[in-house]
Amino acid sequence: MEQAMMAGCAQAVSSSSLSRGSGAELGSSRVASRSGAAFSPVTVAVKPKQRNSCAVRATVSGGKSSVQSYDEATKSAARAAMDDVSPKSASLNGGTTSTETTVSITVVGASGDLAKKKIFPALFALYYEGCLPEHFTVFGFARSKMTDETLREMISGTLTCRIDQRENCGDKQEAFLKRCFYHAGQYSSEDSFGELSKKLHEHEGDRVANRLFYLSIPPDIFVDVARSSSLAASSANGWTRVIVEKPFGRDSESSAELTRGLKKYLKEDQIYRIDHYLGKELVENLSVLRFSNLVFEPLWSRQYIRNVQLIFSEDFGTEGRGGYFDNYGIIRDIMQNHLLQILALFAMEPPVSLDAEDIRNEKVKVLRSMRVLDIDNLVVGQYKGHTRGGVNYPAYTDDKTVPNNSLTPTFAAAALFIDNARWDGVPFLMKAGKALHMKGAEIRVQFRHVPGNLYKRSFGTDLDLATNELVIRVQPDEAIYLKINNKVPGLGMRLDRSNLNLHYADRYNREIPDAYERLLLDAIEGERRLFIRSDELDAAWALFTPLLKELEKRKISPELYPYGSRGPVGAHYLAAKYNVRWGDNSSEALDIA
Ligand SMILES: NC(=O)C1=CN([C@@H]2O[C@H](COP(=O)(O)OP(=O)(O)OC[C@H]3O[C@@H](n4cnc5c(N)ncnc54)[C@H](OP(=O)(O)O)[C@@H]3O)[C@@H](O)[C@H]2O)C=CC1
Ligand SMILES: O=C1O[C@H](COP(=O)(O)O)[C@@H](O)[C@H](O)[C@H]1O
Repeated sequence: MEQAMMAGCAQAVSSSSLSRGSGAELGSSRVASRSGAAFSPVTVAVKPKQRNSCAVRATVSGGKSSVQSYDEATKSAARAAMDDVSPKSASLNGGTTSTETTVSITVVGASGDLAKKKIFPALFALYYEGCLPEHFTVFGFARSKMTDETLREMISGTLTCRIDQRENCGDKQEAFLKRCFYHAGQYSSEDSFGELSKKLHEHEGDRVANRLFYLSIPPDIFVDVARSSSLAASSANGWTRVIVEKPFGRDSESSAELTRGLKKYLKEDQIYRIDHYLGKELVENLSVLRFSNLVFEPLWSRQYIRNVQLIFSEDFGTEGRGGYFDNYGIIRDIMQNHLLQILALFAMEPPVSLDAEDIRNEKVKVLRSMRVLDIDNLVVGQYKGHTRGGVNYPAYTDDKTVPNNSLTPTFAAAALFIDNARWDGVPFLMKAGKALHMKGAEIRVQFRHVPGNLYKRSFGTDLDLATNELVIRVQPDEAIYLKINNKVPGLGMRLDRSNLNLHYADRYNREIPDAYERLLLDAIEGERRLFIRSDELDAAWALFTPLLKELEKRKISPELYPYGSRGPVGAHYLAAKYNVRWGDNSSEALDIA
């Protein structure tokens, strides 16, 4: 197995050395051969040994710089942030002459589920990899009464070192925890954030102070926190950025209202709307796959692609999150954001560069070219309880925080269309569900049948079985594989299907970073490519809002499916309407990489 060429961050980054890498030498690596059908061993050029430094991890932007160096970012953000500085915070740390920078990361809602599960562990992983600047402080902010010590105890159990690099794990955890602090306060109180600001300033000293606020709180208090933090705790001499968690509203109107509310206190370029699916390794790889391989881009259109499937499934229900979920449902929770974002990345025209705005410009064009969703192209379901093997599986409505008569879909399948020249007539099928038989997320690209095929007879009557299919398995067990037809060795002429398989666990002996690590680091670096711009958000809601309203107005009952099943049968009829079969239902062993 070869060493991975993934960018890691093993060396500490000084506050003045975080700059983008440029012209890198080429190294080489061999693609591992696997038994069965796999790429045969071949030497390929890879991007070189920049892997051990965060300073150059983000060489994504080709010629145009989208990730500024720390110094550049600091200077430009300081200029931008100056406009936003409130008198209160300006008096705290303005007028510095130091060129050293520091980053203060405040997790608002630090006592919550997401903070514990994802944000603190991701921050530690970045620290462990040497990706955080030399000077940084992490603050937790919430109403719960906690001390620095109790916060540290709370998060210490969630910190893990990468399986492949356990060196000094305990020491690093301890060092990280020493840089974590807590401030209890009220979300809508400027005084609370003013006090927090004073504490941040004590740690920042006379350095250029960059401040990142992560709003890991329920959406109804996003604007309160944006107001109080920006008025009372903005940086006076560095940048101030705010990461906003989903949901960004529940329809076009509420989303626009949220955007208006945030923009009263923040400029668009201070707002980082997070969609953590964009931070997943294989979603990041989508553009690389397409735009750096000549074999794919020419095929990427209606001419060769028969349909595209975007599939999300979870093998557990809404356990613990029913209260939130019931107000949103699976369409808002997964389709309108995660799956649609992947679709936009998948289908966009080649961007002018890898610059954030160039990419987001192309994504928004895709969204605006899409046909508004039609209720006839939608199937909704809800899981019901049942008993299997002596185990009782609950129904969605068994959740105490969910009304007994809830019609909220926990499953949905939809057919979407992009009415542009590239994709005219190609169904993009989405399927998302909770409490299904498996957990996974994948993109399946089914190619057209081979015309006038010489081997038609060998394929048998079911041409679909012989269609080429490219599968990008986002999770778990990340892989990219292409199903091809080949001859079974021997004197006869029997055809077989095999996978050309890039299976990450075999190819790379490194753990894949969590999406939140990438996105947090991007926000610190000012890289906005993977965050949602407000016009993208508007376009995404414009697509789904009429459908959601109709669904709710007509009180459409979801088709019930047993917990742990493959979901409602209606999803198959929907696909069949477009002559499509869901690829994930194939019983072929080949799907198991
Ligand atoms: N959890 C997850 O897996 C995911 C969550 N998200 C989003 O991330 C954000 C945070 O999620 P999560 O951590 O699960 O949320 P929580 O419900 O755990 O809330 C986070 C914190 O906010 C405070 N809080 C909770 N309810 C209220 C309220 N009604 N009024 C004021 N403060 C409140 C609590 O802190 P205290 O009482 O101490 O102030 C709580 O610890 C949400 O926007 C969610 O939609 C997105 C994707 C996945
Ligand atoms: O945003 C959300 O995502 C999670 C699934 O995320 P994953 O990274 O674990 O695949 C989902 O469970 C949750 O309902 C949704 O809000």
